[in-house]
Amino acid sequence: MLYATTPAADKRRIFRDALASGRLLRLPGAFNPLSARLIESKGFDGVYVSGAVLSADLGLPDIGLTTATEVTARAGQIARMTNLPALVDADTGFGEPMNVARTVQGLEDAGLAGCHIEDQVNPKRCGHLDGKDVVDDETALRRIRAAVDGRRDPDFLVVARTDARAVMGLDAAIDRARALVDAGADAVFPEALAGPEEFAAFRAALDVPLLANMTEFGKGRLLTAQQLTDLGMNIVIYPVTLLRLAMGAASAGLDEILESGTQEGLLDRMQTRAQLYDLLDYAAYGHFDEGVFNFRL
Ligand SMILES: C[C@](O)(C(=O)O)[C@H](CC(=O)O)C(=O)O
Ligand SMILES: [Mg+2]
Repeated sequence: MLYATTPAADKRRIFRDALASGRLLRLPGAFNPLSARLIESKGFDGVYVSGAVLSADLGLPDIGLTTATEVTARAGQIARMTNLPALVDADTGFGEPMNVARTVQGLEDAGLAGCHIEDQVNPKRCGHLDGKDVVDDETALRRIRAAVDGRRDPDFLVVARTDARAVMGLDAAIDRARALVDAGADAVFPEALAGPEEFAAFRAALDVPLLANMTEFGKGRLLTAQQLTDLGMNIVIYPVTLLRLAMGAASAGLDEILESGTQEGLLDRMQTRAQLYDLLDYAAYGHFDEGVFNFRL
């Protein structure tokens, strides 16, 4: 109750060990702390904290408007409500290399297991939109070096995301990724790849763990966990899936209330009160003071 019982350092170690196992780790995006609990209860390997979701949650587009403080605070609220390791989208690191180092330290303090830092120019935009641009090699490498040098827990996972595929083509993106690994990245997130052949090309070129982004309505096809496993991917994120599902259901529900004048017909699609209380571990709060009370007796 109240918060995760697994300390952040243990979560990072667990995440590292799971990655080393070679099996595909599945990380749905939690749109709030409660949904992180749902993800954990279903048996997933970790929780993703998406920049797109975080900004959409505030009613903003994903164009680099959110700050390091906002992202760290929200990611920390999510991380502390689950025993699963949480990986957060740190966009471009929120500034110059020194800011990147400070961002990473803030995320460590907030209990995150790792983050990804991308090579887009500031202000960044969603990786599946046209018209994005990437920084030069030196700037991209300095961001990753700063993240790696800045972390105090060597188990904090620094994932280098490259958006170069859509800007410079596949070969240049692979070259960029190799250089990011040489700069110290623990894993690579090749953004907006067109299809399985491109994942295979990344796998053939790199030895570090690879992250696949299965976001809907984007540039690439949605691949199954089995396909991603066969392609040698190590982490898959479903960044905006739960938000899209929740907003889709909320929209349909609002229409139904307007049309029929009651939510009666929606009840079987809702999480029940009992299910919510179970997820919140309500009972534990009721028992919390019992020891004190019994002691007095
Ligand atoms: C992964 C991502 O960076 C995110 O913020 O969740 C987004 C997802 C999306 O907008 O669909 C991205 O791919 O840029
Ligand atoms: Mg993002």
